[in-house]
Amino acid sequence: MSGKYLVTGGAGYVGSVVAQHLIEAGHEVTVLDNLSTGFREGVPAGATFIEGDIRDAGKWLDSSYDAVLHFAAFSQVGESVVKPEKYWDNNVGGTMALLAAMREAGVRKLVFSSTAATYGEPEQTPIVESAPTRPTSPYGASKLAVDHMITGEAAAHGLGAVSLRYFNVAGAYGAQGERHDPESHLIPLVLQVAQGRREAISVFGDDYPTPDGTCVRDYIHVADLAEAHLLAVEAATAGEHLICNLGNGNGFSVREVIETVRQVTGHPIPEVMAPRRGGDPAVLVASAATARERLGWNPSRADLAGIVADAWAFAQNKER
Ligand SMILES: NC(=O)c1ccc[n+]([C@@H]2O[C@H](COP(=O)([O-])OP(=O)(O)OC[C@H]3O[C@@H](n4cnc5c(N)ncnc54)[C@H](O)[C@@H]3O)[C@@H](O)[C@H]2O)c1
Ligand SMILES: O=c1ccn([C@@H]2O[C@H](COP(=O)(O)OP(=O)(O)O[C@H]3O[C@H](CO)[C@H](O)[C@H](O)[C@H]3O)[C@@H](O)[C@H]2O)c(=O)[nH]1
Repeated sequence: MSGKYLVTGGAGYVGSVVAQHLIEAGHEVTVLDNLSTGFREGVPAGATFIEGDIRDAGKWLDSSYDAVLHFAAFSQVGESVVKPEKYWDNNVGGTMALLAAMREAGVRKLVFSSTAATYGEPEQTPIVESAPTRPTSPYGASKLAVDHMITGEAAAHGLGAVSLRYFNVAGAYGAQGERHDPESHLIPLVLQVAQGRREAISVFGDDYPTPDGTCVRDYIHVADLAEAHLLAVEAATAGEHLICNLGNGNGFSVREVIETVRQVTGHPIPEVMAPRRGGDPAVLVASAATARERLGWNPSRADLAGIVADAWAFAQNKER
């Protein structure tokens, strides 16, 4: 059945890919984005675009919407350490206003972009949703606060909600890909080296307790992630707040990622050693068993070389 959805942050990386998937599945999509970190041209053709802030969502939301998919947020871990107030204001304050607008308008379903950063340094790998949540950055803390807020909203007011805790999102979907400015994520930065836009990639620490000393992450293709959102909208049940990790369950070190980029691009990719980056856990790998069981999610693009190849194709196109 087709639905009508508000996608906040749909001019950004993940939101634009999910909006594109919703449109391809025959749904009606409105993107609400203030373009603070997103790009107007990222909004998929076929979506209605509103340039506005989530704090003003009440101006546009009404009961004709079946659900809100909420991506709008600031998401730089490092920046959040030096400007925590910016993260509480936008991520927590903005979402409070959005939830109030949804309540007022009678919109009954929410899918929220949560993050592996809510867990902090894990005690056990792979990470399950019942693991302790001890975020190591204000970014992670702001997302955890929103998760708690949503739990209360579901219990008290009957919202049907799913929080998806993404691990490391990567890759591209046709014309939609990653373009943060400034870029801080590993794969697009290494691809900039391959393009000659950067001289070398800095490796942030090689003294972690991992096989090659560099941090290990679980990279998930943005199109697999998008499919989980469509399933989550279907699974959202009144009065329940479901939390699901999204990852492939495979960890790759920073050095393995760089080596994969060498293989995919044929570029030598010089590395320079740099100190550890504050707030980085050594290993973050997901158990996505809940998403598989509760959403029926079945990711099909786990191969790291394939993920990098899609990101590379997008980066090359963007520079043309
Ligand atoms: N990219 C990742 O690896 C990753 C991992 C875990 C979680 N997440 C979460 O997923 C979501 C999307 O991340 P992304 O990488 O696409 O980021 P992004 O910066 O590309 O997209 C965020 C979008 O939200 C918009 N926005 C921000 N504040 C807004 C506001 N107050 N009102 C309206 N629009 C606003 C921005 O303009 C931007 O278009 C975020 O919530 C992020 O925390 C991302
Ligand atoms: O120039 C760089 C950039 C990154 N890294 C390393 O590469 C790994 C991956 O870093 P990213 O910045 O690409 O991703 P993060 O793991 O820091 O962050 C991602 O996962 C987090 C959960 O911990 C949040 O959800 C966040 O939004 C999401 O981007 C980290 O060990 C980082 O230290 C480098 O060595 N050099």
